[in-house]
Amino acid sequence: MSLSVAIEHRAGDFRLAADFTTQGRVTSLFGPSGSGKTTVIDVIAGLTRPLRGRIAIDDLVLLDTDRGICLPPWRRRIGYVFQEGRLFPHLSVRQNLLYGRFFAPKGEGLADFAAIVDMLGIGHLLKRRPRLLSGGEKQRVAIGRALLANPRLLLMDEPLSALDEARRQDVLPFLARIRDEAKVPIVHVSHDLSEVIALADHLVVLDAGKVAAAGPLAAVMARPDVAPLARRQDAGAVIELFVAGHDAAAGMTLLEGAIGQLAAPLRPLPIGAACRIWLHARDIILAREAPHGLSARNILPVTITGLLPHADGSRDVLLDCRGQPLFARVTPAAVADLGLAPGQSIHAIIKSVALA
Ligand SMILES: Nc1ncnc2c1ncn2[C@@H]1O[C@H](COP(=O)(O)OP(=O)(O)OP(=O)(O)O)[C@@H](O)[C@H]1O
Repeated sequence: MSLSVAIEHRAGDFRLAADFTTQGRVTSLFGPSGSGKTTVIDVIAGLTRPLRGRIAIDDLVLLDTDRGICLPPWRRRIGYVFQEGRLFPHLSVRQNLLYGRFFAPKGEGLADFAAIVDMLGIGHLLKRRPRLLSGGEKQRVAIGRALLANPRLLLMDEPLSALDEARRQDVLPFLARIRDEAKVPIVHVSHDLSEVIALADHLVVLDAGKVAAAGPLAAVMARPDVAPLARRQDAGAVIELFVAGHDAAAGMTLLEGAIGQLAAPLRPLPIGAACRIWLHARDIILAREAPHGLSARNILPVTITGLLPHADGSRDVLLDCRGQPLFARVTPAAVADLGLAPGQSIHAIIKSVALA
């Protein structure tokens, strides 16, 4: 699936001019509060009509203001999961789910009720009313209802934001299952970078109503012009690795990727499994000489590519490790003591707890 969006809109003083294309299985719209994320997905869903623009899924044009095309929401076949479930309180979970199926197009084969219920782990809840569900269960039912309508695209607006941290961790694996098992592309809104990194393969970064960057997740996160936006929350780099082996005696799982080998705390993952690590700037220590008396593991030769001041007075050191960008946060005193400067070769020491 290819989704192309080029829209202009105005709401009060807010101006939106967003233009991006994505082929991602999960595309995250990420950006600070008020940057326009919800407005963009409301326009894609057909809930908000923009001043002008064009939206297409593959060859199907949903909106083209130049040609006077604007499909109503029910003809777009787009599922929408809101922040807080929005289930029908007077219907059971089963009835809420079947309500979704009511909107599935006739003659295309129905979405598999049992498979979706199983995928979301809600089989034991089917007879209950929504008021007897936890927040995380409500969100899973809302997602099931959206999937049962057989959508060509699933939109999710901060689906975990109404949940506490423990419930978020409960629901996140179900979202990952949908990504991996349901054949429905997802556009997902979040201002939580850890959620984005867990789910997305494509990223659209919005800032003040404009697209600051768009493309594959790791590539977008590595862009120096995007780093300051992410840095409002947390600086770091996305690293794609795979499980190369386990050293049970040392309590380690060995991960390998373009940057070399890293040793993480032992995890029961199959050899060859892909994994993605979000390496925080604060979890990297810089040293001019390769340190003695430390295990050689997790010490990477890197080159400094830039130094960026951070709002709290510290510096983010931009690093390159065999083409993989990394960030390390250091104090101004450390910059002076180590004589850090662009072009310098140096060692990055990764704390192994950072790889847990
Ligand atoms: N109907 C409206 N009238 C006036 N301003 C509006 C209207 N709808 C949205 N806005 C403004 O448009 C901007 C973008 O809102 P939007 O909800 O799209 O942002 P967001 O990135 O989803 O934010 P958040 O992360 O806080 O949900 C905000 O400044 C908001 O106040």
